[in-house]
Amino acid sequence: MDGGTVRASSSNSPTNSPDSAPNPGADPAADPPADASFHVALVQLRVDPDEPVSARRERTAALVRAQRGADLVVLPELWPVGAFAFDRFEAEAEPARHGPTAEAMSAAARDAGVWLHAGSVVERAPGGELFNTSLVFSPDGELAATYRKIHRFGFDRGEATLMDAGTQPVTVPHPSAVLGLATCYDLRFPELFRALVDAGARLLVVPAGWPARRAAHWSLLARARAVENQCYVLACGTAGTHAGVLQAGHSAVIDPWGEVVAEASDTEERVLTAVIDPAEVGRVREKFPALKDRVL
Ligand SMILES: O=C(O)CCC(=O)C(=O)O
Repeated sequence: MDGGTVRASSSNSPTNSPDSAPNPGADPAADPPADASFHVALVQLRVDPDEPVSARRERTAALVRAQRGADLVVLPELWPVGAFAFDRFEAEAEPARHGPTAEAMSAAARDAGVWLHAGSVVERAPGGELFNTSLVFSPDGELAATYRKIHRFGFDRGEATLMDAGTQPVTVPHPSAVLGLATCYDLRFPELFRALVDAGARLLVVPAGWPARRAAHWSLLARARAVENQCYVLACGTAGTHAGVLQAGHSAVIDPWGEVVAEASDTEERVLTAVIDPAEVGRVREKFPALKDRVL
């Protein structure tokens, strides 16, 4: 880790899927209190092929433990194995519940007392199929939700041929704001995000392993999803190069007006922190009620 930390602040919440565990918390349908400070920490993790997966788990758990005080910590997509390390998917596949990554992240969330979107793992389902599955833990270490990536990337190769597709949009009733979950390539499919908004999402959380060669799309699409849905977008990418694919980095926190609240300026490992206000979502939707003009 290069020690770089970008800080910023801003003035500026469906049901879980059948795969999802229930979680405790305040009424997710209620408006958040006005001017609530919500501290987010996006860990733009380096996924180095020379680092053993077990060592990366330990290192990542330590990074999560260091975020005590955050309201939500976010990790990137498929960080244990690497989003493009297709030849490792079978060997590193693990159960979503009680697998090695789930156990390590549950303990880290509990120790830090934070809500943790632990990015995604290669899930081996009870029937043997593989899914790209995100895990969300509550501060007591309970698995609060899982989300199986709906849009698989790779066209006729890679993830698209090795993994099965999820079918259920998932939201998570964090006590301060409903989270809407999406993963990497999902960012290109606005209809998923509309479904999340219809289910009450105010913070759209997007872990990714996005390639640097399409970094411009990453930044553009993240802002577009924020503007059109009048939501915060927390877009957490990966650092470094794995399986020969240089990562885009440039993790970002974007407000419901589309302004970039905080952004990693590069593709190095770093923790991007920001203070946001979930009530800003309601204010933007009231002042500029474009969502009410939907016809379809
Ligand atoms: O859509 C893209 O350009 C990248 C998507 C991707 O890398 C992924 O979903 O793993």
